[in-house]
Amino acid sequence: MTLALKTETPPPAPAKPRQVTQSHRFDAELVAVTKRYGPGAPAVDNISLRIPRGSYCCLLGPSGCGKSTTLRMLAGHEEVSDGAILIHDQEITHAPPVARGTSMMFQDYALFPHLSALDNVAFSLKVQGVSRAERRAKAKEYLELVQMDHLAERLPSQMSGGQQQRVALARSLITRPKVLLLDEPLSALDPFLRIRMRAELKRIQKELGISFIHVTHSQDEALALADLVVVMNNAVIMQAGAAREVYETPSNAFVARFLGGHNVVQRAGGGEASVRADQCVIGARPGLRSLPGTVSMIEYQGTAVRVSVTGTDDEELTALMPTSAFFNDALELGQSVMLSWDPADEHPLA
Ligand SMILES: Nc1ncnc2c1ncn2[C@@H]1O[C@H](COP(=O)(O)OP(=O)(O)OP(=O)(O)O)[C@@H](O)[C@H]1O
Repeated sequence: MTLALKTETPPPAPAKPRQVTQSHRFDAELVAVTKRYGPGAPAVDNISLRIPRGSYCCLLGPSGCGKSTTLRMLAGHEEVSDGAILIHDQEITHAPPVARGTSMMFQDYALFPHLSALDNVAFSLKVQGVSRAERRAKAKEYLELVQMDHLAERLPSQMSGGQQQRVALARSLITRPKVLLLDEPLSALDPFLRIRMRAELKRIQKELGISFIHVTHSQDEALALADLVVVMNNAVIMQAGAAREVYETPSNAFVARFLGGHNVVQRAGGGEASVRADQCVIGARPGLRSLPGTVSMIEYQGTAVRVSVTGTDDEELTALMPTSAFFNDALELGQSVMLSWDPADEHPLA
C-alpha cells in the first residue's frame, strides 16, 4: 500500500538543462581559403566549398593545382594564409591536427613495420591510454570493417599493398574522425586492385556515414566514387557538383577537357560548347553539324572504339563509337571523314 502511494506521487523530476540538439549542416566547410607558400602565386587561391553531411567528396585536378595543399590545410598540417575552415560547423582554422576531428590516410600507408596489423590499428588508442583488452577489441572491430581480421597478427612486410592499405584505413578510422582525409589513397595499387579498393572505400564511407575527402588526379576514380566532385585548376575551384552534373554539364572548357570524353567545339553563334564523344558520329547526316578531317587515331576499348579526327585547323575531335557500329564499316588511319553531332547536344561553356 505504502509502495503504491509512493509510485502514485513521484517527486517532480529535476528540470534537465535544455539540450542543444541542433545538428550540423556541413561536415566540412572552406570559407575563402588561401594558401601562400611564398611571395609568388598562391597554391590555393580564395576557395570556398561546403561538404554536406555524409558525403564522398573527391578533389580532382592536374598535378600542382592545389589539391594536397587543400587537404593538408583541412588536416591542420599546413597553416591557412587567409580564410576559415569549419568541421561540423565549428571553426577549427588554427586548431592543432588532433583537435579537429579529422584523420588522414596517406598514400604510402605509413604503417609501423615492427607492429602487427592489430597493433598498428590499436596504436592511437594505446597513446590515449585505453586498456589493452579494450583497444584490442576495438582494433579487431575495425579490422573486420576492412575485412582484414583474418590477418590481424601479420606484420606489414607480410601483407600485400592492398592489405596494408586496408590496415591503414582501419587505423585512420579507429579514432572515429568526423571527416576522413585521403591523399591519393589508391595510387600505389595495381589497376585491378584499385577498382576493388575504391568500391570498398565507398562501402565503408556509406556504412560509417562520415564524410570522406579524397584527393585524386584520376577522373574515373572521382566519377565512380564521389557524391561531390570538386574540379580544381591553378589554385582555384573550376566546378563543384554531383558527378553526373559535372560530367554532363561542364562549366568551362578546362573541366570538359580534363574530365575526358568531351570535345570542345566553336558554337555556330560564337563561343565554345562541349559535345560528348559518345554523341558524335562518323559521317555526315541531315540536321547534324559536321566537320571534315582525317582519322588520326583508332583505339579499341572493348565495348567501344575511340576514333579521333584531326580537322584542317589541327584541332582533334573524338567520336566514341559502339564496337559493332565501328566494325560494320571499319575506318582506317588517314581516311578523310566527317565527324558530326546534333547541335542540340552542344552544351554551352562559359
Ligand atoms: N611546401 C611547399 N612549399 C612551397 N610550395 C609548395 C609546397 N607544397 C606545394 N607547393 C606548391 O603549391 C602548389 C600546389 O601544390 P599541391 O601539392 O597542393 O598540388 P597538387 O594538386 O596536390 O599536386 P599533385 O597532384 O602533384 O600532388 C604547387 O605549385 C606546388 O609546387
